[in-house]
Amino acid sequence: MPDTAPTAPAEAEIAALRAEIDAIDDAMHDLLMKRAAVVANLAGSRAKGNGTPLRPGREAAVLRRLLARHTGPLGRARVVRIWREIFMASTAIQGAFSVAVFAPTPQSGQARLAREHFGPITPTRVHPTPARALAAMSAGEASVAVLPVPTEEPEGPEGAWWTRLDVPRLQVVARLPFLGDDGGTAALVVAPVAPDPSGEDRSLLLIEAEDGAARGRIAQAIADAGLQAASILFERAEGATLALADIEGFVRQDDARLAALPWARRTILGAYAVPVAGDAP
Ligand SMILES: C=C(O[C@@H]1C=C(C(=O)O)C=C[C@H]1O)C(=O)O
Repeated sequence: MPDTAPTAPAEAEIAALRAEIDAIDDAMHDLLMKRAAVVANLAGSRAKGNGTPLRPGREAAVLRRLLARHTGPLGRARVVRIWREIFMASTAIQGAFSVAVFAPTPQSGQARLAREHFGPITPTRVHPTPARALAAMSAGEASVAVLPVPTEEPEGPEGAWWTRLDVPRLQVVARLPFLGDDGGTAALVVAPVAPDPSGEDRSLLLIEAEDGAARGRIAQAIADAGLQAASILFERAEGATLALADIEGFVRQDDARLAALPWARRTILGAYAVPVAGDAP
């Protein structure tokens, strides 16, 4: 085909579509300003009380609702990205918000996950140990801490941060990423606030059993109590065996099922919205 200049009809077609896009942008901008005004009313009412305005359960419920009704060529991951920015803009309207993330380097997966979830404008500081990230939050320098998902072989002596979490003052409130699996990198968000239910959640239960307690016995006791553990990890502590169970559902510390466990030290460390599947590859 000869390399000719675009014909007038093609230009007219582009101009018409761009006019349509401009009108949609104005309508979307109007709605964003209206949404921000509603959030400002929410903040002004003080109904949410003091502390961080972040409600990860509510955010997850909003995203699940939108993804369930989503159709068309716009990717699901894009929808989540757009709403993550909206959520963080709303959070900023309600008060100062910043993030302390434990990551070996600012380029590491943990730091990227935190930036993707809380947005590039949210002040985010990288700390060299989980304890330092938690201390920054406790000192009021950060609103939340982003820490590695517990494993049986944590990196470094401070890796098992979950064995020393100061609950109920601090609790796990979210798991990252919310959409997709990000090549296996995952993190938990800890905040000085209780988690809020999203409608589909998992809770973290820490059991302090006697030294040498059999793993099978702990798993059986959890099942006998009527709790469904998706996974349990174990850690040897001085004079005790620690078990961290990922329990189906939103379980509170006063849940009657916990009373059926034969160990006095059984602590809910928090809960998080179950992540949703990403876009098909
Ligand atoms: C507006 C709220 O505060 C925050 C912002 C949200 C939003 O923009 O929809 C949702 C939950 C909170 O993280 C709220 O609690 O509803």
